[in-house]
Amino acid sequence: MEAAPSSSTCACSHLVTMPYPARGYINPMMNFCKMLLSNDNTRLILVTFVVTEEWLGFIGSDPKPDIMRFATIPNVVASDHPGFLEAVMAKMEASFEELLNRLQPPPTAIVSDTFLYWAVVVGSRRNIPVALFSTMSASIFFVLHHHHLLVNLSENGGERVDYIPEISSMRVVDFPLNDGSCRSKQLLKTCLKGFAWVSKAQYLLFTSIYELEPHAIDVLKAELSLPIYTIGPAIPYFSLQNNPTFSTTNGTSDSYMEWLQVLFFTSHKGSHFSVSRAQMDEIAFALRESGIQFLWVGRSEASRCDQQLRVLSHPSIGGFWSHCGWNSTKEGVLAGVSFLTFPIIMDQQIDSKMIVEDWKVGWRVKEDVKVNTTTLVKKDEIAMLVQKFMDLDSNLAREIRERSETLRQICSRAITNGGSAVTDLNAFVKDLVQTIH
Ligand SMILES: O=c1ccn([C@@H]2O[C@H](COP(=O)(O)OP(=O)(O)O[C@H]3O[C@H](CO)[C@@H](O)[C@H](O)[C@H]3O)[C@@H](O)[C@H]2O)c(=O)[nH]1
Repeated sequence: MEAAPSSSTCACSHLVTMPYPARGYINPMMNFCKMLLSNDNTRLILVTFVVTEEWLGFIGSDPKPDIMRFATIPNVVASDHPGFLEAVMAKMEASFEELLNRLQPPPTAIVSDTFLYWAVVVGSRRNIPVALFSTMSASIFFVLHHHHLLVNLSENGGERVDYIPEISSMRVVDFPLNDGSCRSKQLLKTCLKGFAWVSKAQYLLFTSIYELEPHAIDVLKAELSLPIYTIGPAIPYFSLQNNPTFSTTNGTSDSYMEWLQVLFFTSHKGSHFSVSRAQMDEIAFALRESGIQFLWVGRSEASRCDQQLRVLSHPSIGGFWSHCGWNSTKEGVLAGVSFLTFPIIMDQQIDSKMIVEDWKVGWRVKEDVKVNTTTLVKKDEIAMLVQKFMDLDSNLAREIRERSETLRQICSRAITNGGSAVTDLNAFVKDLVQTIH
C-alpha cells in the first residue's frame, strides 16, 4: 500500500528509509526522519518510510510530517529470532526492490538499517547512495568489527579481555552472543555476515552521542573507509523540550534529590526476547516486598511506545530498571536517571557495561558471571539491592545520581546547536544533499 504524496511535495530528492521490522529499530528511524525533515537544508526531500504490512497497522496512524509517506512490503514470518533475522536478510530484498521500481518520483537515496545490508546492493544497482543506520551503539559495532580478535575466550565470564585497542577492558560475559547457545551462535553468524557489507555503503550513521563512546567512534572512523556520522540519540527529545525536567540548560540542584522516589520498571514482552516467567515472578515479589515505590509498565512489541522518555523525565523517577536496549539506555541517560541493569541478549550486555563501568551511572542486578547458564536472581537478593539503590540518604545512592545528572548535562549539550550531535547531523545532511543533487 502506498499513500500518495501531497501536492505540496514536488520534491526532486526522494529519500527512502527502511528500518528493521521491530519496535527498537522503527522508533529511532522515525525519530531520525523527523529530525532530518526539520533541518533547514532538507526541506525539499520527500521521505518514503517503508515498513512491513503488519507494522503499518501498528504505526500507520501515528503523527508524522506531511512530507513523509508510508509504503509497505509483505510481512516476514519466522518462529524464532535467528530465523526471523535470517528471513529479513534473505527475503526482503526482492520486495523492497520491486517497491522502489514503483515509487514516484524515483528514489534518489536510501537509509537502511545496518541489518538490511542488501540495501547496499540495491543502491549500487540503481546507482544511488545508501546510508546504513545503526540503531545499536557504536561499541557493539566496534566489538563485532574486531570479532576476529576474540579467539579462545575463557570459560570464566568474570575474566577481563583487555587486548582490543582503544576500548576499556571487558568481562568475557559482556561480549555479545557469547553464551555458547545455538541461538547465539546462529545470530552471531548472521550478524557478521551482514557486517561484511558495511564498508560498501556510502555512509554509516550511529544513533549515538560522541561523548558517550568516543573511543569506539574514533577507532571506527579511522579503520573504516566510509564517512561516519554520530547523529544523536534518535529519541523523541524534541517533543519534550518544553518540559522543565527535560531541560538542556538545567543547572545541578540539590533539591531535585528530594523527588527521586520511584523506580521505573518496564517489562518487555517482545516476540523473541523476554525475561523468563520465573525471573519475572522473582522481580515482582521482590519489588512488592522491598517497600520501595515503583511504577511497573508492561508492554508488548506492538503497543504504542512513545511515552517512556516522558515518564523517565518526570521528577519523581529516581531509578530505571532497564534491559538496556540502546534506545532505553539513551532515554535514561538524557532523562538523567540512574540505572539498575538487567540485560537479556545481543548488545544489551555491552550497554549495561557502559552504564555500570564507563559512565558509572548504574548497578548490575545480576553479578553472576557464568557464561553458559541462566541462573535466577532471587527475590531476597533483588529486594536488598533495590532498597539500597533507592535509599537516597546513602552516599552511594547520592553519588550515582550526581553522576547521572552530570552525564545528562554533557549529552544535553551535544544535542543543542553547536553540540557534537547537531554538528554531525548537519554534516551528513550537507553531504547527502550534495551527492544527490
Ligand atoms: O514502556 C515502554 C517501554 C519502551 N518504550 C519504547 O520502546 C523502545 C524500546 O527500545 P529499546 O530500549 O532499544 O529496546 P528493544 O525494543 O528491546 O530494542 C531492540 O533494538 C535495540 C536497538 O537496535 C537494541 O539495542 C535492543 O537490544 C533490541 O532488543 C524505546 O523507543 C522506548 O521509548 C515505550 O515507549 N514504553
